[in-house]
Amino acid sequence: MPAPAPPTLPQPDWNTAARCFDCGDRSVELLLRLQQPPLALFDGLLSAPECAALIESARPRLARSLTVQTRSGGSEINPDRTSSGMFFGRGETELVQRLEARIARLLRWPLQNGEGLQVLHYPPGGEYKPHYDYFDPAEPGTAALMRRGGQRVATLIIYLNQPQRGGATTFPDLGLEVLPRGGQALFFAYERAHPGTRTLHGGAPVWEGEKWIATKWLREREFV
Ligand SMILES: O=C(O)CCC(=O)C(=O)O
Ligand SMILES: [Fe+2]
Repeated sequence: MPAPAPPTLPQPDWNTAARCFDCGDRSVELLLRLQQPPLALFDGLLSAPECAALIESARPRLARSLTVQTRSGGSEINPDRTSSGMFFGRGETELVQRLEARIARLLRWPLQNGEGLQVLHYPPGGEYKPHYDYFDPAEPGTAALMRRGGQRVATLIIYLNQPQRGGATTFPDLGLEVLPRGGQALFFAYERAHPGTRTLHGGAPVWEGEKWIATKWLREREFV
């Protein structure tokens, strides 16, 4: 039998119909899957000590989150996003390397096509209003953003802790809410930069406790 063709979008190998997916040094368990848009929730991508270590290595570098300014391709403070965050360079620490290797294996997408891992912290009241992760083709800044590896084609949100109340990741067009739990990861893909993908999503306000996530955005080509 010929080797299976590589996927044209990041996605796990559903053909195995497996409950557990081999990520090299770790196996993750599938908890929920939606076919359209392609979306899946996995358990155990990170261990509890790994979640804690990632939080502690990000904490000293947190700054108020910016969002991509689509008009210019730069970044700006955005009232819709009351979190603070930081980016790790790709492969910056041993733990980041391990995590990136797991993601590449799980989603069958080249490690080089991933942006650096972003860690986000939401204090009580913090939220990220619904948005799309792809770059809007109608915005003039998009051409500059896409020079670094093309469009974003998929997102992996990794939950690093469990807020006591609130902080779900919501998909308004799907009527879906995913409650954060440390070590779990939510994947979704968008084959085109269009609302028809129904990938509108946001981080609902945290009512009690705090929320920590790490986000990996995947590009069409090598991210430089
Ligand atoms: O906080 C969340 O659950 C959503 C985060 C998000 O949308 C992102 O990082 O792009
Ligand atoms: Fe997002």
